[in-house]
Amino acid sequence: MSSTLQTQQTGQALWQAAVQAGYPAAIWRLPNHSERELIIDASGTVSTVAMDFEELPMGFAVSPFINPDAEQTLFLKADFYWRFDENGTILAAEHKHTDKHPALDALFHPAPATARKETIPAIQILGPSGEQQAQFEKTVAQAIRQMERGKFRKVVLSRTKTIQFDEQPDVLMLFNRLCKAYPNAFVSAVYLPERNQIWLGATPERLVSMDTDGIFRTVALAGTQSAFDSEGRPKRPADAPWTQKEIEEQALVGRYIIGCFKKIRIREYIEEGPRTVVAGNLMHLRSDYSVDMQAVNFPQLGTVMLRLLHPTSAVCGMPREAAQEFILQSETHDRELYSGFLGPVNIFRNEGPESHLFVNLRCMKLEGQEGTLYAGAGLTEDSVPAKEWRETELKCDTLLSVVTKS
Ligand SMILES: C=C(O[C@H]1C=CC=C(C(=O)O)[C@@H]1O)C(=O)O
Repeated sequence: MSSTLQTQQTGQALWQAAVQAGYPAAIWRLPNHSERELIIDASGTVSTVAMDFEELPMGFAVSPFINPDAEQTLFLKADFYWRFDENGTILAAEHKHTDKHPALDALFHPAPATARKETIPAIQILGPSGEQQAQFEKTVAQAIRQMERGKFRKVVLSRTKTIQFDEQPDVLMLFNRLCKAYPNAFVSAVYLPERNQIWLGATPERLVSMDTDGIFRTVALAGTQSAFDSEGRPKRPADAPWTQKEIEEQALVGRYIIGCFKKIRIREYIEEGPRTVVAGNLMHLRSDYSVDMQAVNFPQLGTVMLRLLHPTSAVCGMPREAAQEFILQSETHDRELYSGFLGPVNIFRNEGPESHLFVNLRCMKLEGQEGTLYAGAGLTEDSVPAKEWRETELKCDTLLSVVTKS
């Protein structure tokens, strides 16, 4: 990364310029941070890479759900990088290209930014229909029968909800609203020109993180209940009642992570939890795992663990192969990037590079004016089909309530 570029552009104008000129771009805000970060890939195309933190340059990774060994990961290079504070003031800016790069014209002399729309366009909900709900519940019942027969112990079944905006929504405004509504989520918007898609999300689930101190982190997240009581008052996390089904569901995710550590003979991990955490309108059970990579002398731990972990049993199931087979046979939609992973890779903050990958949950795919929301529910033998449907409705609401409220 060469010189430091100071510019008067705002995040809004830069994002708009990148999208108008067809350059891949990603903007994100880490959990419990106020700064926003934005990168633009000046090659104009998103490359497909094998995830290897030791080899990859600074950029932003996006993975589909189906991605064996993380070898088919989409990668946006950080040819241009900015960090902003909450008010849009630039804190840091770097670029790899000389002033002669054609992207510069589009980015720094963009067509005047379209006036900011302060209101969110109205939406219509196009689906799912009652028939799709019945189908989902029927599939839950099938999964329960297969689990009773011992085919697998847990599977995560997902569904979609389609909405139509009356006009093109302002993605940066939706992104900012998500940042405000969900301070402890990883909030991101990713523009993929070849797919003509923007993915917007506010996920509560960290998959793999490595900070400048060389600490590796991951979590086991599962079990869902509303964060509000029947009168709409926020519940106290410490008082949240969990059923045996939910405790078991989360324990399976934790056991899976510990199984991965065992496979690579890592015994020196710290496990904390499970504890109840609030994720917007919902609560989950979460255990945190960390490893000091220097102390165990394992610099490739992030790469190795990512390949073992994805897809975790928080989005796929256990055993993984049987659960994945059931998902691919039973779900009527393609998950695409939902329940894959995404996040910044080797971004220089403070002293050294940091990488933070999250599971792509509570997200929406935007294609023109059409939005597709995705949500899944972890099923065990004790699942009740109607309750699982209700849970996916609540998960869709995390995004829906923010992108529709004016
Ligand atoms: C699969 C999703 O959530 C996962 C993460 C937390 C709790 C979950 C659950 O209770 O089923 C899921 O495993 C989703 O949001 O689409």
